[in-house]
Amino acid sequence: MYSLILRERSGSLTGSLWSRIFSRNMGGGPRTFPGGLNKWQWKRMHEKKAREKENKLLDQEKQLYEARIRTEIRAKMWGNPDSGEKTAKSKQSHGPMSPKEHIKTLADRFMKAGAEDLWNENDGPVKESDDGSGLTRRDNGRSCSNSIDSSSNSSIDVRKLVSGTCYSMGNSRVFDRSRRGFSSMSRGRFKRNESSCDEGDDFDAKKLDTVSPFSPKFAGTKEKVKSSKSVVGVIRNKGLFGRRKFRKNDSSTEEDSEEEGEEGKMNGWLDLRKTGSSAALGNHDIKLTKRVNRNVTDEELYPPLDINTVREDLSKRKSVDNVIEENREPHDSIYSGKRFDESSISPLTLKALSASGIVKMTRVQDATLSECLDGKDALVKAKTGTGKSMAFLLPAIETVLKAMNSGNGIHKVAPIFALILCPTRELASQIAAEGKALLKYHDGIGVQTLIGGTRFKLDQQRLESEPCQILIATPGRLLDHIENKSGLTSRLMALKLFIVDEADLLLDLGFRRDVEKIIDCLPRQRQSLLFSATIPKEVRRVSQLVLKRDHSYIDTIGLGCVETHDKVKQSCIVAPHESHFHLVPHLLKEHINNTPDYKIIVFCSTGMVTSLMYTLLREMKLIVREIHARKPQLHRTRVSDEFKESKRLILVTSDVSARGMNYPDVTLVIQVGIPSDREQYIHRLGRTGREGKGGEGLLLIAPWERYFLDELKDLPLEPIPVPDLDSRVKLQVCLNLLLSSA
Ligand SMILES: Nc1ncnc2c1ncn2[C@@H]1O[C@H](COP(=O)(O)OP(=O)(O)OP(=O)(O)O)[C@@H](O)[C@H]1O
Repeated sequence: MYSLILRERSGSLTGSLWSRIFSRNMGGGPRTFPGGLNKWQWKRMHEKKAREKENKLLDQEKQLYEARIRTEIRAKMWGNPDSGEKTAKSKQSHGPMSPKEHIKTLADRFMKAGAEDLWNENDGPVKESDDGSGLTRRDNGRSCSNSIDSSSNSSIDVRKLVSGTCYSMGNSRVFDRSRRGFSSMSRGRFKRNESSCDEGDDFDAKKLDTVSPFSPKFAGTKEKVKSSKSVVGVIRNKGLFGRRKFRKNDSSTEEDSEEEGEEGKMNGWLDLRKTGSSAALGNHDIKLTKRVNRNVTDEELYPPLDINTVREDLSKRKSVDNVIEENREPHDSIYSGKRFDESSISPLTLKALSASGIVKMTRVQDATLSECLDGKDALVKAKTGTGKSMAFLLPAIETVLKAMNSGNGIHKVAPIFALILCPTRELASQIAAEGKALLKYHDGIGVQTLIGGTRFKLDQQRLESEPCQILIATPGRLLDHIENKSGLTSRLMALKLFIVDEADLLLDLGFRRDVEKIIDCLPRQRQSLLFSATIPKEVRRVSQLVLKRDHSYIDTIGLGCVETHDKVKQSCIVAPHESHFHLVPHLLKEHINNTPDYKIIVFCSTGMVTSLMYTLLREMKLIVREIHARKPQLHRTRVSDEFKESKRLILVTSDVSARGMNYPDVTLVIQVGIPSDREQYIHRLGRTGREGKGGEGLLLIAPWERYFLDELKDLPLEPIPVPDLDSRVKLQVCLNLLLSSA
């Protein structure tokens, strides 16, 4: 049924129609722009271009800055300290600014408020060093400082550098050669990523205290440096100009180990380690670090407020992967290790959660709750059965509480504060049930559903007579109510939060038109959240139909990671189409024999095949139920509820049960024939292995459907041979098929 609807709807919508819909909805200005873009798309394209240009210019400036500092230091180190000046002066004639001026300008710019996102997470507070030299010292919480002797914790302040203040070279991190060409100031202050390398790190800080080219001592010690082969060796091989050395290190030859051995003997070069990704950063980006015991001061542990603000900001942007890393739960657990009582959700909701035995957050809940509670738009991707419904229901409840407690509680009509859209009736009912459980202790807050298959008038009466601040609806029925002017539109004008579950399906062509019409009736000032276990690229693009431009993308699966659960064993049988009806009973019986508490879902491609398969299995004395769109809603609801509660039952269904349905403890999912797409395969399979449990999935396809396996090649799908069928079973199946089709 779904595939029919999808096909029917997808065929009718052309690009130009889209642009007309867009331009009509956006209002004002020309209706289309070159390339069939609408006003918003056109604007966004230009904004993006401008941003890219600005970034490019900034990168160029940084590279220039790096090169200029290098020239200056090189000149000061190897020749007359003034030669840097001279070079600068000689260069001055070619450009409008002297290198110093240029550096100063750039430094000023990077130091400006608002440039914090150029800073590295490891950067520490700026403070005057206590050696009385007036040097600026910048503490670094982690790796960058490790290469530097604890006795010389001070590092350069670019403002000092540009104003010609002396500083110790050993502490400078002027030459960050990160991929993006950032110059690192004061131990990575401007270092963009951890794997970037500062050539300056490789100086022995103790030695360089005496050889620092910018130090007043430098002139006196220069000769000493030159006469000391070992020190010069260190400087040449590992210092500012030691790129060759880095390359050697990278290739890990015997020669290298010898050299490293020598280094090991040198004072201050003990325990050197390479870090950094040469793949990403090129051969120059290997960072050598030295483990040094540092006396951590209070100020290092508790840096001043401004840096804390930056850190806070950075930690907010931390990837979900990092969040997961920090968690106490095992890597394959669906839980994050954080408890709900650590979040800011209301005490009554907490009470309801603990009454249901729910204490810990799942990863998706942990990753999204704060973001959603902050009122930000988000697109969230998390594996099936990991608690996405609760991840959006909790913010929905908080939104309602906030709206009800705020001053604008006086409305002419009873307002609906949260609207949740989902693709199927059963899913809407399931989410509503979960919402009601969470609202158990909240008086006067109601959840209601608007789904097809029920009486329109009854819906309307229920909506008017019972509290409904959270509405869960399927798009078709919701539109019916909107278009029939049942008063719903005015109630939706107070909407604060709009949630789309199974967003990829609802934003796909089959549903998109309906969703757009619904969005047209919603206030623009709202928060929107999109959730799904699968978010293909196209959906990410069209998600902007619903989401604000600055929305967050929260992916708890991670790029390149398998989208299915490790604990779910997946296999595939390729067998002639006509043998499928024989094979399914055989496979079911095999599983039933091995699994006393079996609970099986058999997915079929259409309602008719579902019905036929159901009849066949029933005739074969298997305990079986059916759900598909041809069945009346009452039957669907009854069977769905029964299957939720039961064990030792087989559900034969079409794709109406593929998404979101939470049937606990399903032991096997059989997919007969190829699903409509890769995403649908993942969602169907996701009916088993929920809440971190194990399960089994079996895909049964005909030889001509083999091409589909290409779409699943990144999933751990094991081909298994076609089982030998008992001739008696074959005969029985043929007879039953004849009977059921008669
Ligand atoms: N923090 C939690 N602790 C324990 N159980 C939870 C928690 N969160 C959700 N659950 C339970 O996990 C089950 C699966 O949740 P849910 O149906 O929301 O998953 P989902 O991610 O939406 O799946 P799908 O992608 O199939 O829609 C439900 O029974 C739900 O009650």
